[in-house]
Amino acid sequence: MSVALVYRLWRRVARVSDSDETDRATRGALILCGGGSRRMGRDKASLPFGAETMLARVMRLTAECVPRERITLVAAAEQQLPPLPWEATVIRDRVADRGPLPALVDGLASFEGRAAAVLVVSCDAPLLQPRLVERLFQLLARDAEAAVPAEGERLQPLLAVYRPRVAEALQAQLAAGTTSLHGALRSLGGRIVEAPVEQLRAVDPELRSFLNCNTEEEYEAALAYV
Ligand SMILES: Nc1nc2c(ncn2[C@@H]2O[C@H](COP(=O)(O)OP(=O)(O)OP(=O)(O)O)[C@@H](O)[C@H]2O)c(=O)[nH]1
Repeated sequence: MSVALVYRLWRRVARVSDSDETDRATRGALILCGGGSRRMGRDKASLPFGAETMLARVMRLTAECVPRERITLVAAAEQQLPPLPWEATVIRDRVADRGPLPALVDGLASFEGRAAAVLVVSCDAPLLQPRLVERLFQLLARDAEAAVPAEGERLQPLLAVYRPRVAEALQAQLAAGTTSLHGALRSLGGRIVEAPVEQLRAVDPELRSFLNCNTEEEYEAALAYV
């Protein structure tokens, strides 16, 4: 039996589909960390989480699925980042306080021609589960623009996998006056693979990946898992 045949059989047994899999080396990641942290009242990226900061923890967990040199941080122009566990690329927002959509557009554009698929994650999701991230990469079909968790009509665009090329369509939405990331994504229609969160329980039973620490209470609750 040839090596190629054994590999194909292994992929079938492991349920890795030819059209869905994105090889690890061609992946990228964006960690958005430039928000105002108004509900928290202090910079979320710098909050301690166990022995790390929240940002360092999200970087470490992301690096379980994406080569660390391909993890980019998207920060506000003047934001003071905490000490990083390794020297990462940092993109700075060109305009202040415009929310995650422009940050996502600039971040994705930076990967055009360099990555097949890019994970987007918030710095305030310290319970991110690498198995769930792997599943999202697998769900991204070759002709799709993004694989986005969905709870009914509600999308979770800040824990999702995108094609870098989608930056262009999202930029057009921005130019047309759309400010909501959710609205911009909906404009892509059927080119999004929606991943029902209930199905994602298979890889993250309590859906901890989606627990964002926006308030002190949410932060305290997340710390209980450390
Ligand atoms: N680079 C960048 N990231 C952003 C921006 N706005 C939000 N984010 C990030 O997107 C993620 C989700 O942000 P939110 O929790 O909705 O907003 P936030 O500004 O962090 O917090 P609030 O001020 O309490 O709404 C977080 O990781 C933020 O750091 C922005 O303007 N630029």
